[in-house]
Amino acid sequence: MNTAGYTDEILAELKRTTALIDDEEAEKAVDGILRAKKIFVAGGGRSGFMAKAFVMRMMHVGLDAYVVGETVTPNLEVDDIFIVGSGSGETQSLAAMTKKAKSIGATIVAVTTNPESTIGKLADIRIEIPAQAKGEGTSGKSIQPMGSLFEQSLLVFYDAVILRFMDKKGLKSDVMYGRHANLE
Ligand SMILES: O=C([C@H](O)CO)[C@H](O)[C@H](O)COP(=O)(O)O
Repeated sequence: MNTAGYTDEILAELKRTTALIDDEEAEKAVDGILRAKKIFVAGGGRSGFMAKAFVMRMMHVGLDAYVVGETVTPNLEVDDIFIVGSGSGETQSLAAMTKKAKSIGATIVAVTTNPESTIGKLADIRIEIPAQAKGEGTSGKSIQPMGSLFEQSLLVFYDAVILRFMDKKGLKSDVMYGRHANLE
């Protein structure tokens, strides 16, 4: 297959996969963000890149949001929400963080291919993305390697959450540009 063919297949996989996300659970995540005092997003590797993109947009809509692990990230408290994106739901550092977030009493959202994973079971809100996770090998769910389909779906889901938040707050893109970095 040529690159254009692969691009089409990736887009088709993404459409098939994101169509299966449960909208009621997604709405719970949006409402959890609306209620939270601070928002923390965690993810390892490529899932972590998606966390950074999500937090950037949350900053643009005026939320007090942080990427877990950055030096400027403050402490998690009971009124906060902890969102963890993990395809496998078993990444050790993320499982340890999720346990800590649970002990603090923060609301936990897990975005994962496996709601029955260690991270999934600890969550209050479980967003299942039925993609191939990194350790699954050739599952038949994707032509792409490793967790690529999950990681792409994660970004699309995070962007959809931002749009839903903008709907609820009546926010427009031009207001968000007012908060865009001007030292770049
Ligand atoms: O970077 C990753 C890897 O390249 C898989 O495609 C993963 O996102 C990283 O290893 C974290 O794994 P998960 O917690 O299972 O998402």
